[in-house]
Amino acid sequence: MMKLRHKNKKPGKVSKGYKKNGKKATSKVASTLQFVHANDHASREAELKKKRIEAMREKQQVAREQERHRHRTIESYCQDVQQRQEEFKRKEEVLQELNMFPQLDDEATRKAYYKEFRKVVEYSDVILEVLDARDPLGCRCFQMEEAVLQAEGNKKLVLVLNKIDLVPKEVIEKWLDYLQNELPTVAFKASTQHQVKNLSRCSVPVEQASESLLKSRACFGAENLMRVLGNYCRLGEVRTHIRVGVVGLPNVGKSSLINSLKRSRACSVGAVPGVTKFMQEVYLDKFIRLLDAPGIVPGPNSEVSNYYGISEFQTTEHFLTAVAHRLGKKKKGGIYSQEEAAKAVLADWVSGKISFYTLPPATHTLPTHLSAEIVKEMTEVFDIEDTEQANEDTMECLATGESDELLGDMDPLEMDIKWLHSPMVKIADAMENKTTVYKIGELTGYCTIPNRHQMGWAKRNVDCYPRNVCPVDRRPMLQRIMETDPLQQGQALASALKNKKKIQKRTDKLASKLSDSMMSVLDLSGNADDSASD
Ligand SMILES: Nc1nc2c(ncn2[C@@H]2O[C@H](COP(=O)(O)OP(=O)(O)OP(=O)(O)O)[C@@H](O)[C@H]2O)c(=O)[nH]1
Repeated sequence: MMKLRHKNKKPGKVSKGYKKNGKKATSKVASTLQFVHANDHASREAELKKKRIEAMREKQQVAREQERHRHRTIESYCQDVQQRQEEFKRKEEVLQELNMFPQLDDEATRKAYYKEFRKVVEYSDVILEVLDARDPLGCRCFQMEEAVLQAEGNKKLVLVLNKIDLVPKEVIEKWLDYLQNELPTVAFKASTQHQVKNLSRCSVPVEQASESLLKSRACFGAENLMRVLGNYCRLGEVRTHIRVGVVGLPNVGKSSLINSLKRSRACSVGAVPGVTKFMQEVYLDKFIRLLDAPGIVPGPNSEVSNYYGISEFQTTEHFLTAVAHRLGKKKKGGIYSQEEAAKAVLADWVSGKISFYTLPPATHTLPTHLSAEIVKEMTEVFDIEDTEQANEDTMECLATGESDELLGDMDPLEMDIKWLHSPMVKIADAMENKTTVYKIGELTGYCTIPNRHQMGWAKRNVDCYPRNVCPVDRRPMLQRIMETDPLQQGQALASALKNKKKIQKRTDKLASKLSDSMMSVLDLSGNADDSASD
């Protein structure tokens, strides 16, 4: 053995730590072997234990599955599978539709939109689908309508034909005829004013408003829409509180519509798609709450080439390069920027500069998701015959231009609240805000810096200078308040009271200013007399 052990080693040399007689070395090797052996054993044990646990878990899972199957009938199983399949299909369809829109190319945004949309549908009793009057079918979303009709709670759908100021009257009429075959439809023009409060609303029905009047920044059709919603609130014996979801593609004017109904800037508005990102709730009055939803983004329209004077192009990219060339939109290095051109085209489309609209199809067929029964029910609950009449009246006025006389060339902001203003207030305004020039008899107020909220109005008045303000009695009239929609009477009274207080305050201020100036004039003359006598 010793011979063997030393066979491969140089004679006289031993490994480090080993004594020449080999005693200590032998015992150390033995303990090391024992240690390795124990380690091997422990790891094998652990491995076996792990395997046993895994096998046990698998067995438990199989047993649980078997138990579940035992309790589940074939019918319920099939139902469950079908339900899951339908849900999946619905989600796929909505996502596919959203896929068409370039701005929503990232999955997270699409999912976030879908989630917000489901929330709006879930919480609402009535859904207003806002359509751009220039291309109502192009921005109608059947999947969305289907989802609303399938949702629990017998939700109601109303179409709002917005931006009617951008389309000829005859075309709006045709669209109203067409859409009303399916769902209650209200013609609307949202306020496009920029101020924060007191957004003007014209009470002239849309059908009676002349095209030039519609071009003003005031809102049209709000009363009709409020009446339709009010009819729904009053449907039962007790007047109910309702939540109204406002949905539609981006930039169709959802937020503008809400602001116009609220008459203040409750939601952000912008000519860039995707301004609204999350659901937002706005209290309209005691009975109605509005829910603003984010929209989805349509691709640019190739029909706009005439507007830019581009005669021929092969692809969208060629078109955009030609637009960039026309508009002088260049990137660094002098390359024409397609992105900038695309933004400009979209901005022109949204702001209504591109003249484009579609006509309704000659014949009408009900889409698959709407049955004759649904059409009848929707028509009945909103008392649609009245709405049709109101739409017709608006169109009538639009054609005759009657309302121009009614409103004169006043600023939209002033139109609706003119009866609350007095000439004294205007002079006080002028002196206080330095906005415009007023002349009443011998009195003239000269103003230079326009107030932010009165910019447009002031400009008009300055253009007409010198302008005489007639002393018309425009105190708040109870009769007028009583004639407004009952839903609005509370607000009208509150605002009348507020305005009365404001008028009083301003009149007092003006009176004290006038008396001050008179005193100083008297003072001056007194001094002059004094100096003369000196
Ligand atoms: N001419 C005209 N412009 C309108 C009308 N309604 C809205 N607009 C304009 O259309 C643009 C988009 O309006 P928004 O109210 O922001 O549209 P939105 O649907 O809320 O848009 P997102 O928040 O992006 O979904 C704004 O520039 C509005 O001033 C309208 O009736 N007539």
